[in-house]
Order: sequence, then structure tokens, then C-alpha cells
Amino acid sequence: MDVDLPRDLDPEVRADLVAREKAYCQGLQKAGTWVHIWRCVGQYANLSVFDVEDNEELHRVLWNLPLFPYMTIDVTPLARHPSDLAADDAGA
Ligand SMILES: O=C(O)C[C@H]1C=CC(=O)O1
Repeated sequence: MDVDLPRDLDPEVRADLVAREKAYCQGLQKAGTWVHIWRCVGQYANLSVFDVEDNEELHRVLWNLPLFPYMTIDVTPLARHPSDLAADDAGA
């Protein structure tokens, strides 16, 4: 997710958006939906991993991001790799 907030955005609007984004993100982390979030170094961007049932759920999660109107999002579907030790644990 790349974030591009307008430079002339009212500071109060910006602070409110960022606070709502953080609360939304942390709520989904607690629910187990937003599994990882990493800052891309030197960029106002993050790399995130979601655990969702299907594309519709992911779309809903992303669409409802408070910062969604200011984001460019690339989605890469991931599957468990058969050589992953965790896959052995799961008996896969
Ligand atoms: O800071 C960001 O990368 C944008 C956004 C995604 C989650 C969150 O709390 O902020």
C-alpha cells in the first residue's frame, strides 16, 4: 500500500484520517485478519499480509480503509509453500 496524502490537506483532517486508519488496522490485527504490517523503508508505504476467506472479504477490508482514497494498492495472492516448515507442522 502506497499512501499519497495531498500536501495541502488540512492538518486536522490528516490527523483524524491517520488516527482512524491506525484504529481500523489494529482492530483487524486483533481479529487475526491483518496478520503482518511492515513499513517499506524510506517510503510512506507498507507491506501487509491479510488472512481472508476470499477476494470479496479482502476487497471489503481494503475498501473500508480510511486512507483508501489516498492509496495505491497492489494485491499479490499467496499460498502456503510446501517447503515451509510451518506447512509440515500443519500436516500439509
Ligand atoms: O502507514 C501506512 O502505511 C498506512 C496505513 C496502513 C495501516 C495504517 O495504520 O496506516
